[in-house]
This record gives sequence, structure tokens and C-alpha cells, in this order.
Amino acid sequence: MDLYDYRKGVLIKNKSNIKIGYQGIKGSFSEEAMIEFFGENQNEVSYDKFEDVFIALEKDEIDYGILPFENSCTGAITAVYDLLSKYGFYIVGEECIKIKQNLLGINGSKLEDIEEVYSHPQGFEQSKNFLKNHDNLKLIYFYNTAISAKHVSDLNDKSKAAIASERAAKIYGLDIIEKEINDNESNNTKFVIISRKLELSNDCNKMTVTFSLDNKAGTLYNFLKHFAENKINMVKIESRPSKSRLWEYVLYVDFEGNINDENVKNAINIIEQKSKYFKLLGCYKKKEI
Ligand SMILES: O=C(O)C(=O)C[C@]1(C(=O)O)C=C[C@@H](O)C=C1
Repeated sequence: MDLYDYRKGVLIKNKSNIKIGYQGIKGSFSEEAMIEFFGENQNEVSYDKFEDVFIALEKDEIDYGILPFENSCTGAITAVYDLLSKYGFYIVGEECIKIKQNLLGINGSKLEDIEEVYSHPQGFEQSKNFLKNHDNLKLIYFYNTAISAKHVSDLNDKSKAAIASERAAKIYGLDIIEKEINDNESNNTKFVIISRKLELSNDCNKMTVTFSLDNKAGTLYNFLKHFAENKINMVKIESRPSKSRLWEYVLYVDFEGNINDENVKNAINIIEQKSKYFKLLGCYKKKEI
């Protein structure tokens, strides 16, 4: 496909009167990331599962979805990569928020009372050290950290706790039994804003492309050298099983630049010609932290 075909995408998103979908309920980190990116009082729709956000976008029920993409300690949220490829949507923005996990219980409950803890798998994964030191706790995997907090509040039982944010504690009237139990102090999650259409603008300074490789010696080097030769700063590579052919992979590469930069055009033109499958997933504004 000629690079210029990509410009059929919408130019610069119009942020008024839009419907935004996220996974979870009020008090989830996804909702927090949505507020950070789009601002307060948006026309928001919440869903139980990541895939529900994709389905809603496909059905035109929402204009954008916001989903977690990578945690600074636990790595890629691979389910979201796979859904992005399944539904063929685009990345139009990114947000990054600091994640502080807390052990929450109903009013008056103490650590000694807790027997069962509810959270999203990421909540447990990010609080491994705390949980290792309290291995009597039974962990119950739940859709989302905030849904866990609400559930504990509804159960109104001193033996139940949730791992979730301070904001979720406030919203669902829970006490913080143990503050900031995440293993790493600089625990951040990057979120992507997804859309049915590609959006391009001159102030975009980060891009994501996805492509597949032949399983032959030197193929990856032969692809990646085009980034180096064009002096492009690559910021991330993620590899996911292609799912259509056994032991074949699809690469997701993030790099700095804009689709209109000559060096970017050179590199991605060559990579596109050489790869069996290629897609420009997005050209968006990098979140500076
Ligand atoms: O459970 C939430 O509150 C979410 O928004 C989901 C999610 C995730 O899937 O990674 C988002 C950010 C944090 O890393 C923990 C959980």
C-alpha cells in the first residue's frame, strides 16, 4: 500500500461530543487514565471485559476506547495487543499513569481479619512481594481492581479485601488497610487510545507499526537495520504469536517520528515492501513523563 493511502485517515481528532469506552467501573485505573487524557465529565461507557470495548467500537457505540497496554514492571498487556490485531483498530494516543495498589477492606477491618483478596491479575502481579509475605491470603481473580473494591464493599465482610486504588477506596467507602503495596515504587501503566480510523497530525511524534517476518536467519536484523540506518529511535519491540501459522510471530515496533518525516517514510516503505504483512497501527503524540 502506498504511504499516502494512510492519509485517508481523519486529521486531528475532534474531542467534543465523543463517547469513550473503558474496561471496569469508576475508580478503575482505566477510568483514571481516561480522565487524564480526555479530561473530567466525559461521555463515558464502562465494560466488564477488554474485548467488550473492542466490540462496542466495532458496533459504533463508542468513538474511542482506552485500554492498558504495558506496565513498567510486569510488561505488555498481551491480551490488548492480540485484540488490537483481531479487530484491526488504530492507536490514536497514549496516556501513562502512576499505579499505586492498596489493600482495601470494609470499615474497621484489619490485616489479621483478611482471608480472601479480590483483584485484577495485574493487581496481584504488581503486589507480589506483599502477597508472598502474607501467603495465608486466598487470591480471587476478578475483572478489574475497582470492580473488586465494589464487590468487597457490597459483601460488607471483614474477612474480604481488594487490591485497588486509593480513589476506588474513596468511591466505594473502603478503608486502606495497607497503603502502596506495589513492589516497585515507580509502577506505571501505559494506556492506548484506540479508534476505528487512523488519525494523523503534524504534532504526532511517536509511531507504532506491526509486521511479520519469515523464520530465516538474519530476517529481524534486516528489518531493524532500516530504523538504525535512518537514525530512527526505536522505543519498544513486542513479539506476539501470529496465530495463523505455527511458531511464526508478528512484531510490534514503537519508534519516535512522524509519518511525514523523510527518514520515517524511507524506513517504513522498505519494511513494508519486505514484510509478508505490514500495518501502520498509529502515529500519535508521545506522553512525556
Ligand atoms: O483493574 C483496573 O483498574 C484496570 O484498569 C486494569 C489494569 C490492567 O489491566 O493492567 C490497568 C492498570 C493497572 O496496571 C492494573 C489493572
